[in-house]
Amino acid sequence: MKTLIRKPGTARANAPLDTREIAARLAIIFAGRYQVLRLVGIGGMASVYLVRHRIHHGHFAVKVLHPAHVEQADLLARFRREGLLGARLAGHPNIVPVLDVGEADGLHYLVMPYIRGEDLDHLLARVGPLSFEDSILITTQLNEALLYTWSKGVIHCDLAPGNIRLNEFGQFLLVDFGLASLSRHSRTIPPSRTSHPGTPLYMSPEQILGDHVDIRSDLYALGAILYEMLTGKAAFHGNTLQEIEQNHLTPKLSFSHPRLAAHPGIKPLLQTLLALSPAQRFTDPIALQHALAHLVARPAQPSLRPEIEPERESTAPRRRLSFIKEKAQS
Ligand SMILES: Nc1ncnc2c1ncn2[C@@H]1O[C@H](COP(=O)(O)OP(=O)(O)OP(=O)(O)O)[C@@H](O)[C@H]1O
Repeated sequence: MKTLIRKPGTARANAPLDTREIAARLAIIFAGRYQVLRLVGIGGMASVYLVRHRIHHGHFAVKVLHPAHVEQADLLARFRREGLLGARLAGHPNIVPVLDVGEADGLHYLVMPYIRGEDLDHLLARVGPLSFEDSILITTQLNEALLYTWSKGVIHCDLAPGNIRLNEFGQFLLVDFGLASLSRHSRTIPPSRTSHPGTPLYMSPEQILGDHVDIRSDLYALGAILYEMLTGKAAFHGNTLQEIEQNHLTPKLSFSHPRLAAHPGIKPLLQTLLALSPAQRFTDPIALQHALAHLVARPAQPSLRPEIEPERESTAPRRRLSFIKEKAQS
């Protein structure tokens, strides 16, 4: 498949992306280990392929940096950081870890568990606003992921519905640590007019301004996602990047949307999550965990299921059926 690389950079970065060619090169690189099954999706930085392990038949997602980005030092560094920090974060049920990183035949790749399911942005586009219970349950799961990343000294810095994946068991998982940073290093992200690092709709005021960011910046993004899950509308919208940024920097969010009246505790919760000043937000995920626990008695099981396409690559059930038929006829 040929498509255009969507995100920033040079004329070379706008060259057509030949995912068939990348899949063919991967098939050679991984020849003895994985079978390349199909393209899963294309992002601004990378394309993702479904592969199957040749021995145990487990499925994995291989993410390949767009070849045109390899020569852009900042994008290559971002991809490498995604691999290193993603590997650090293995072991939490709400985080998609990175299992392996590598470079071969000029392709930079990382290997992750394949999460059969749907991204939160697709889910919201498909089903519209979510119930109060589901929204709080998802927020709780994501906050638990943040608690884990925070305990490892990692700040995500790009929490957005497109980086949250719903698996077939109703769990929401955080992916894409390409903009993440280690909290012990003072981090500022320089503002840029053309290629904004992060997803502007969910970006904290301090991140927009290029100030120091810490875990409270991720909690702000989580607040913007909670607002959107409840109302079906982005909290800070706008027609241009400048308008969106201005909305984050001006404290005029009214919280008057009728769906926010579902519970009296929701407005103060959102006000604290989305406070303009980090000093007025929850100090950390533990504080948010307490607030969420007070808000509702947690439902045991989420009610949401992703829209999943049938497993085209699996032929096992058909073989078993024909065997049964043969036995019956003999
Ligand atoms: N582990 C995974 N399992 C299944 N699908 C995945 C996995 N990781 C990524 N994907 C899918 O692959 C597609 C491209 O991935 P992603 O959006 O992370 O690329 P990206 O270039 O890093 O993103 P961005 O545009 O935010 O820079 C998305 O549709 C995503 O849902």
